[in-house]
This record gives sequence, C-alpha cells and structure tokens, in this order.
Amino acid sequence: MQGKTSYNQLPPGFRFHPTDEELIVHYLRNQATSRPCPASIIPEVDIYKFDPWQLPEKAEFGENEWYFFTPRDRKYPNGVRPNRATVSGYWKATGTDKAIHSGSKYVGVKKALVFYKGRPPKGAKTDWIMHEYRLNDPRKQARQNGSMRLDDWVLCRIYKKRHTVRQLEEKTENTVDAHMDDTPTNDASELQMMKFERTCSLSHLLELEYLGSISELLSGDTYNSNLDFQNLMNNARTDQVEKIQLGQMSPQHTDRGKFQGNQQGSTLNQPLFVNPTIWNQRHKKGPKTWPFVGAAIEQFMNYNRMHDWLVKYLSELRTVVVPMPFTTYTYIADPANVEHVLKNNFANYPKGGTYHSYMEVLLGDGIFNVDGELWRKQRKTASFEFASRNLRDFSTVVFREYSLKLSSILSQASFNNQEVEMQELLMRMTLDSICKVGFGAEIGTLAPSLPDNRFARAFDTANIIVTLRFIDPLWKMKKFLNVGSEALLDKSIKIVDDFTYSMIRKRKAEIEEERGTGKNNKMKHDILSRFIELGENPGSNLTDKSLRDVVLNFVIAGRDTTATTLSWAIYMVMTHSHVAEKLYSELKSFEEDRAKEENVKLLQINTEDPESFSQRAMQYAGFLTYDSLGRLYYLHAVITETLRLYPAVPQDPKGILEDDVLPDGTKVKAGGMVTYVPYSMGRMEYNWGPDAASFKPERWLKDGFFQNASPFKFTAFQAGPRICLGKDSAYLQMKMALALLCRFFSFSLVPNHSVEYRMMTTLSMAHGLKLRIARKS
Ligand code: HEM
Repeated sequence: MQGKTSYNQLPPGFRFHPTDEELIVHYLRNQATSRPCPASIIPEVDIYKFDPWQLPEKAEFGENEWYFFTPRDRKYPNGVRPNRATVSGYWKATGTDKAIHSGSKYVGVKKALVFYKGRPPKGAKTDWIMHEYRLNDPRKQARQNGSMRLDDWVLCRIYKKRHTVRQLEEKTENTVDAHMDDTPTNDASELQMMKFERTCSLSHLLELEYLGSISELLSGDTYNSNLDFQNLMNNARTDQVEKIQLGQMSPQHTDRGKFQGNQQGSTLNQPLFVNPTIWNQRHKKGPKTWPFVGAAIEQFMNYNRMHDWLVKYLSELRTVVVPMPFTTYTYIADPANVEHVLKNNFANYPKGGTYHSYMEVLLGDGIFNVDGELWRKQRKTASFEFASRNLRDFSTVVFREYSLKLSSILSQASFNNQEVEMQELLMRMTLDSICKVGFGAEIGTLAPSLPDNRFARAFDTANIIVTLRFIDPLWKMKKFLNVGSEALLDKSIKIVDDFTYSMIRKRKAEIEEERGTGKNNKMKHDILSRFIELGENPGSNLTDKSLRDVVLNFVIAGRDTTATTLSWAIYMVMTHSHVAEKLYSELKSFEEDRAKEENVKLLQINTEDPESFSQRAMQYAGFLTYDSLGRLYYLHAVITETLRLYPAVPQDPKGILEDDVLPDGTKVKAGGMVTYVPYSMGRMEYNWGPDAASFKPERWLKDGFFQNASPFKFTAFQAGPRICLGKDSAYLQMKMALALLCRFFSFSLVPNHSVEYRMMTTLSMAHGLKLRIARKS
C-alpha cells in the first residue's frame, strides 16, 4: 500500500498514543473501507481466539498497550450480541458505552471490557482491560452459509492495569486514560507455584462446571441409590441385550447364577440372575454377584481403585470373570491367555462396534478406531512411515528442542524457588512435540509464559468427554438434544476440526507452492505431509477427512501415554535414591564419553549462574542422538520398569466375536469383553517372581545390557499384530527428556502432595505431580 508508513520505518523514540477520535477516524474507518492506515502499526488478529496475555506477542508495536483490528462473531446464530468467549475465559462489558465525536460529528463508540477467567457466571476477574472501538455505522456482514460473523472490523486496545490504580480504574474504567498504566507485570514472578490453565483433567472440568450434568452424573444419584441399569444397557449395549434375550447365557455364570430370559423382550422384564447359589457368597472366589446387576455393585464401589481391586483378584485367580448386567467382562493376566487373545485368535477379539461408535466423533476412522481391512491398510502405511529414517531424524530434532524448552522452564523455576506441576508441563511438552511431528505445526504450549491454547484445550475436552461416554448412559440423549457434555463435545470437535483442516490446507498449499517453484528438495517430514504425498498416488482414496483422522489418532496415541509415563518415571526415580544415583552416574559418564567422541571440551558449569547452567544443558542436549541414546541401558531399564508397574494404558478391553475357550479353560461368550490388564500383570508374582511389587530397573539388565521380556508378559505396549506403532518413538522421546532432566535436576515432592492414579483410559496422576527442583552440577 503506497504512502503508508510501516512501524519499523519509524524513527527511534516514537510512541503510539492516539486519541479515541484518531483511532476511529484515521485507523478504524480506513480499515473498514480497505484504505491504507497512516502507519501499518495495527495488525489484524482475531483476538477472541486468544487469551489477553497471549496478545502482546501478536502485536506489531507497543510496550504496555497493544492495538488490534479484530472481527467479531455472533453469540447466537440469529442474534446481534457478539461472542466474547475466549479459550479460557470471556470479556465482559463494564460501564456504559462512550460516544466518540470528531468536531461535532458522532463517529463511533468506545466500550470498556474486563477479562474474566473461567466460565460465566463464575469467572474470576482479571486485570486485563479492553477498549473496543466501533464505527457509528458498521457495515454488517451479509450472512453467508450460516456464517457467524457479526461485523467487519472493530479496533481494540488491550492493556493490563496496574494494581496501584486498581480502585481508581474500577470506578472509572470507561474513562480512565490507558496511558496511566505503564508498569509491565511479570506473571511468572508473582507466583509461588507456576500456574497455568489445565484442561486435561476431568476434575478440572468439573471444578469449572464445564460439564454441568456430568458432574451430577458422576457424583449424584445416577450411579448410587438409583442405579439404572436398564437405562444404561438400553443406551449402551443394545447388541448384547439382544443376545441374552434370545436365552443365551454365559457358561461361566453357571456356578454363580444364571439368566432367566424374557421371551417377549420387554424392557420391563429384563433378564434376571435367579440361581439361588448366588445368594450365598461364602464359597465364591471372585467378586460378589447379585440378581439383576451381577458384580456391578462391587465393581462400582471400587471404581476409583479399580486397578488395585483387580490386582487382588487376579493374583488369586489369574482370570476373573465379572458378570455385569447383560454382558460379562473377563479380565486376564496370564501370558498364555493374553497371547491367545492378542495374537493366536486375534481375529476373534476386535475393538468392536460399540467402541467405534463411542469414539468416532474424535477418532473417526483412524487406526485406533477401526478393525478389519480399514485397520490393516492404515497399519501397513503407518508402519512403513514409522520405520522411515526421515521421520526418525525429524522426531529426534523435535524431541531435543522441546526437552530443552522444558529444561529451561525448570531451570527458571529453580532459580525463582518456584514449585512446578510436572505432569502438566510434560503434557505440554508431548503435545507440542506430537503436533510438530504430526502436523509440522508449532502450537507453543510450552512457551515460557505457558500460554493456553484453543486447540489443546478443545482436544483435551473432547478426549475426556468421549471417554465419559463409556459410563454415561444418557450420552445419546444429550447428543440428540445437543445439551450438557455432548454440546460441549460438539463445540470442542469443531475447534479441533477447524485447526486440523486448516493445517491440512496449509500443508497442501505449501507442497503445491514448493512444486511450483521447483523446490521439491525441501521435503517436509511431518506425518501429515507424508500422508498428503501418499494420497496423491492413484487409488489411495485419502480424503481430507481421512488425513484428519490419521493425524488426530497419532496425537491421541502419543501424547498422554508418553507424558504420564514420564511423570511416573520421575516419581519413581525421586523416591528410590539408589536408582537416582545410578542413573545420574550413567548420565555423567555418558557426558564425558560423548565429549571425548565429539572432541569437544565440556563447558564450565556454575549452578548459581543461569547462563552457564543453560549453556551446559544445551551442550549436553547436543550429545543426545538416536544412536547415542541407545547406549543408555540403565535409563532404558528405568523407563521399562516404570511401565511394568505404571503402564500408561492400565487395562485394554477387546470385544468377542464368537464363543471361545481361553488356554486356561475359561469360556468366553460372543458379545462380552475380554480385557488384558497390564497394571495387574506387572504386579503378579507368577509373572515376575516374589519381588514383583518392587521397583527394580536391574531386573531388565544382564551383564549391563538391556534384556527384553516377552510382550505377552510385559504388555504395556500391547502385543501381537496391533502392538503399539509408536513404541520406539516413545522411548526416543522419553529417554531424551529424562536424560536431560535427571542429569541437571533433582526433584522432591511438595510436602503433603498426594500421588495417586485417576481412573481414566490412561494412568494419569489424579492431582498431578507437584515438585520442588534443585539444580545439579
Ligand atoms: C509410553 C508410551 C506409549 C505406550 C505405553 C503406548 C501403548 C499403546 C497401547 C497399549 C496400544 C494399544 C491400544 C489399543 O488397543 O487400542 C497402542 C497402540 C498404538 N500406539 Fe502407542 N503407546 C505409547 C506411545 C505411542 C506413541 C508416541 C505413538 C505415536 C506417535 C503411538 C502410536 C500408537 C498407534 C498408532 C497405535 C495403534 C496401533 C494399531 O491399532 O495398530 N504410541 N499404544
């Protein structure tokens, strides 16, 4: 645009202090009519896609206040109120609008807003202020294809007010001059515990009352006195109800009770357990079973400690049969049974239709969520990609970069005497890494300010809600009515999809452009780019939807699993001093050996000097390559031992297509579920000997070298044809991060912080991992 001054052409010392009138007349009006502004100083940013503390870095100019042109969306499809929600809060108007005049002419309106964290009406007020300027005659957007756009442009000034002027500003927010507020604040230094928005936990969502009816569902009547299994089964397991109504009965029920089929199949007359022996529980070895509900009561009462509940039964019985209303769950821990289910009779134990229908909204037809031919094709392509050296080299660079980012956050926290929530930091690290490896996208949740991220938040929310479907008998009704958790799910999926599809479009355009300019040598190595290229082969049938499914399945597979394992590994190391010492000594000798190999001198390290400390950490990170990490056997054993006792996927259910008999003689019926239980398997003396419950990395080493165990005994990565595809990649990332962290830091638990698992599909820590950090020389 000719005649326009760009901000970097301005001489030093210039400040941008426009009046309200100038903002409207010279900037907003020009922007709205596509004419050049006097200086190209105000960027176009959809500020509602960010939280206010993320905005300063999006501005082109400004020290204590930042200006943006932003579009506004409607709150409701047919309304005229703007949608003021952001990722982790909302803007709320304060005071009355102020008319802006130019001479005697009324030219626009200024509105003041305050940012609240959380969701209305319970948000917490913050010090972030916005002044929003609108033209007196904004051009309303013509509604196109259900577009939610309200008007073209408004102009916003954002700033954070100073505490010293808080009271004054609260009274006069509408008129106070933003220029009074020129003290930059440093959020991190104000806090004892590094705090940030967390979305990955169910309890967090419940605290925020995001899920409303779900909190009732879980804590209220539905699952206690008014246990409504008919409802549950009608909603969730119609396929199995059908089978039992035909008079079929699980043979393993015969010694505990039996079903009395209802010939008419009326819902009022559901099948009953009527065998009188059921009333006498004295000689029973497994869980207590009762009429109508099978063992659901005992299982439900032990829900929060279910993994340990299973340990107790599986150590006595090896196989536990738990009759439930209209179905039977069979839990197995004997490697021979596991091998039968996961390998020898693999075709009989698929994921099944129920799983697919629950997870489809998030996972689509991705590798995690399909069986048969659809799965086989994806497995083949993905295995090929995972074996590729390009992907491995690219991942190594990404994992190193993000491990260093985490290390520098920990270093900063230790210099500031701050405590950290390690599990949350690790979740951020693995999410950033998998997005980079998966999409080639920097989402930056591990940036020093620990910003919130719309995609990350929506992805977490969607993940939690689809998992809840397995215990929410009302989810289909909620989905139909688009209320409660399902409405939130719908919203979250839209955000996830918008982000993913925009990445797909961007990547496709980049590939096209590179071809156009003949720069094909700049091949991208992220998974999405590789699949886009594969999709160009005739007959590949890879649509944008399948690309979306591919990538999201990898994000879900690789993120929480790796982060929770790292959390448990750090916890294990810090609570077993001899392990911590041995590991540290391995990492130190490795450092010396690598320096010699690379023919470099180790940099001086002064643990009281942040600069020297970080330089040495960077040098160390450079020594960590795919090949050199392969030599850290003790580290490998520490991670594997952690996974034996704290497997990221603690139990993994499979459907049953046809009646079958397991190697130990247990009969299983079509329509039921067989679950192999890595959490229990790792703790069974019959699998690991009398010290099964102890944390001993040494059990994996022979003559100093790592020795694998049978995958049907050590099942943390599953086994057989569907064994985890990301195992090597996960070890690479975990070893990279742990080598750096355990070399340069030691950890201790914040007093009174309790570490226990949460019942979810992955074995995360219910209250996170709150740590104090010390630096090591
Ligand atoms: C400590 C880390 C990890 C553990 C413990 C783990 C464990 C597992 C388990 C138990 C399964 C089977 C799940 C099922 O039955 O549905 C699985 C499947 C899978 N994992 Fe991992 N995983 C880890 C990390 C990763 C990573 C980093 C990736 C990729 C980036 C990945 C990719 C996959 C894929 C694609 C599958 C599906 C395989 C198939 O169905 O054919 N995993 N993983």
